[in-house]
Amino acid sequence: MSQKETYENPDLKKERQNCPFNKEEITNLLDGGKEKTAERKQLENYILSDEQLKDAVPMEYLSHADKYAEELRKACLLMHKLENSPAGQVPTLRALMGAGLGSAVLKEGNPLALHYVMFIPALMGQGTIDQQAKWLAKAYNLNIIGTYAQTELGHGTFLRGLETTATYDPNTQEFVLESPSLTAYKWWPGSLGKTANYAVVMAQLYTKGKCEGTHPFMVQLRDEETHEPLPGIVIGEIGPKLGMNTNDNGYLGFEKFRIPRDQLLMKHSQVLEDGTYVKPTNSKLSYATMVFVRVVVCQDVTTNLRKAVTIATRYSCVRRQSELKPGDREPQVMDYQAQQNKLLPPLAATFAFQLASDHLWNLYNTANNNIEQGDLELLPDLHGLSCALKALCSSEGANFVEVCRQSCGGHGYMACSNFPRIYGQVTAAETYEGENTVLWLQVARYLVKTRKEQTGGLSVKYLIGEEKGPKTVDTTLEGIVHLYRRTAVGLVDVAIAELEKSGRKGEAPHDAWNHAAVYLIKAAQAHARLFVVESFVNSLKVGNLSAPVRTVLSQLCELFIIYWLLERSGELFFVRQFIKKRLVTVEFQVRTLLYVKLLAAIRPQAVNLVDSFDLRDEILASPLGCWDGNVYQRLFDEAAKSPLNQSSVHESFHKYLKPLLKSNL
Ligand SMILES: CCCCCCCCCC/C=C\CCCCCCCCCC(=O)SCCNC(=O)CCNC(=O)[C@H](O)C(C)(C)COP(=O)(O)OP(=O)(O)OC[C@H]1O[C@@H](n2cnc3c(N)ncnc32)[C@H](O)[C@@H]1OP(=O)(O)O
Ligand SMILES: Cc1cc2nc3c(=O)[nH]c(=O)nc-3n(C[C@H](O)[C@H](O)[C@H](O)COP(=O)(O)OP(=O)(O)OC[C@H]3O[C@@H](n4cnc5c(N)ncnc54)[C@H](O)[C@@H]3O)c2cc1C
Repeated sequence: MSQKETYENPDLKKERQNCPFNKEEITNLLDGGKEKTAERKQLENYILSDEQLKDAVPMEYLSHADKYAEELRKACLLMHKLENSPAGQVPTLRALMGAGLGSAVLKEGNPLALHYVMFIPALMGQGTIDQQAKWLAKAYNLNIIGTYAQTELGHGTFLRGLETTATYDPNTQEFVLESPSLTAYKWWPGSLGKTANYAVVMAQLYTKGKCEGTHPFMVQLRDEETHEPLPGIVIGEIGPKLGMNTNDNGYLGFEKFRIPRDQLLMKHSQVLEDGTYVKPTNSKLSYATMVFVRVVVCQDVTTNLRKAVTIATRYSCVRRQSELKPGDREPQVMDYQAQQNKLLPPLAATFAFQLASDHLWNLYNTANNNIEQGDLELLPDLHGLSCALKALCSSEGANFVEVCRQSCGGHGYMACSNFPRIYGQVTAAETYEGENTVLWLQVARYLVKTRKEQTGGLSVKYLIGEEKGPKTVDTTLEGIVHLYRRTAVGLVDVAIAELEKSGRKGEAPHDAWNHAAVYLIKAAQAHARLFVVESFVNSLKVGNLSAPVRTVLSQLCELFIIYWLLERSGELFFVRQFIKKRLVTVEFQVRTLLYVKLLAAIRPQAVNLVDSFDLRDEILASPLGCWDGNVYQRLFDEAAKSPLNQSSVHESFHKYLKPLLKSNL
């Protein structure tokens, strides 16, 4: 491990003895190879050893403005450090933008995140070669800092309803940007509040008197020297949020603000000098930046979940409470089956989500290369899968993080436990980049279409034709995956039946869709879960795993897929043959038995497994999760940092409390 201290909590020490597998093998697997692990470690040493990047006081004690200033200072310093980074600039950027290393330094949120996560990707995906030549180098060199301004006060989900207009004026060959109402103001873009001086702005394009829909425009917002808003730009920060408070989310209004014609990003559609509009091959290509972010969000959530699980698991092996056997020493809380039931499913989920996210990342790269060549065939599958996994990883991830917090009892509620920040970041992903319910309905649309038209991409092939496979209880992993598949098919069929029933009653398709939403969402969720479990099971079939690592990963895989099955057991009722043959009850009993056995089998390896994540203490940033398990001393050390503990009597006593005590009320 990266840091061995002189002290090691005896319980953790015991947990780590006789580990049956090589932890480093799992670390390498998660990093993507031995070299990548070495690279990561080198980078962590480089960044985390810099004294100037350490917090003088915990961020919680700073004001909103001071937090922003402090995180911006460190973000800028980090960018300077990129130049000499041992790992190279792009891998360093990726590591810094991701949830691990980046958030170890920028705990409250990265004011430059949107520049890298959306502004640069939008330029690359939406700009022509000439536009990229003009802006990309400046963006990479941080001569300009950008964000992605799409959401408005009145509309985030329904992009066709955006109100900001960009009207082409052929006389001056300019677009005139306008916010025609209060609800047209951009509201939410990260980095917009105080940091960015440019933005890719999504606005309704009007030319020759006709609206051609939302399009991306490159817009300068602030003076490059003074940082003052340009005339015609109304801009500010939206205030404190549940988390990510130094991402300086902002608002933005346009008052007849003019930009040159060539600042419409014209890779997919153009406006010619005379105002003639040239359509894109697919109108949804302007949504491509969101697809990219949905893919990376799955990875980000997984890294955050790994942190939460590591903190909770180590703490649960240090914490002793209550009585298991009367008269015996208080047990480690991890020895309660109830605690294992809380923590081992999220532990398994970190592997499941990582493998599925890797799969999605590969699909993204292939589809994106094809799109660059003009081949859009993979786009619907990519859209469907990125929506499905973004919604699944963020919603399950947020629930799991909350369970991890609860598993730490009272100490999990401390700000210093780091759970509030981790939760703030993961739950944000349930909303941003497409609110999850809305994304589930997008997935359902794709599933229904595939099932009805009997044609679709690789991820939905199982919906084409009749399903094959055992129709009885089959306790192999393949058997359980088949059960997931049949449930997913069954739910799509039920949703379609609902839609058709409403149709027969004379309902219009949009009403029928709204009235089938509960079924549609269930179908989409079952589809996403099927993809995740299939990815997990299939990845164990291939690869060069040692026998001990394969054993423990197989146990985790089995635990995870049974866990979900039991959680969603009600959905088995949608598989008609199961009801007829009364197999639901049998399924439930057999699986519960197996699940409980797996909890006991994995329990002894819980600490070794989280150790394999190789998350440094600085990254976990929690006294509860440190490698040495010195929990109580570290909690005291954190409390000592409270400003209220810097004097024995606070000045407010004399001002308020003493007069009250003396007032004889
Ligand atoms: C070197 C650089 C390294 C950098 C490394 C970066 C590493 C990063 C790691 C860190 C990661 C994260 C850190 C976190 C930081 C914070 C980031 C916060 C970012 C948040 C930003 C935002 O939130 S931006 C705003 C996002 N907004 C949304 O997502 C809006 C959601 N709404 C929509 O997407 C759409 O409006 C809708 C899809 C819901 C509906 O659109 P519409 O009404 O137009 O469509 P229809 O429903 O009618 O469907 C029509 C058909 O179109 C198809 N469709 C829809 N969308 C798409 C798409 N995107 N692609 C392809 N096809 C699409 C749909 O399927 C329909 O098809 P048919 O059925 O065939 O007709
Ligand atoms: C932390 C954070 C960072 C963000 N960063 C950015 C950014 O950088 N740039 C940017 O442009 N935006 C950003 N956003 C905005 C974000 O993308 C939107 O908030 C998100 O897309 C949801 O849209 P909304 O707020 O309009 O929600 P709404 O659509 O108003 O959702 C409200 C409710 O209505 C439901 N609903 C809406 N439509 C439907 C439907 N068709 N069917 C069923 N139910 C529906 C939703 O499920 C939800 O329950 C950010 C948001 C957050 C929280």
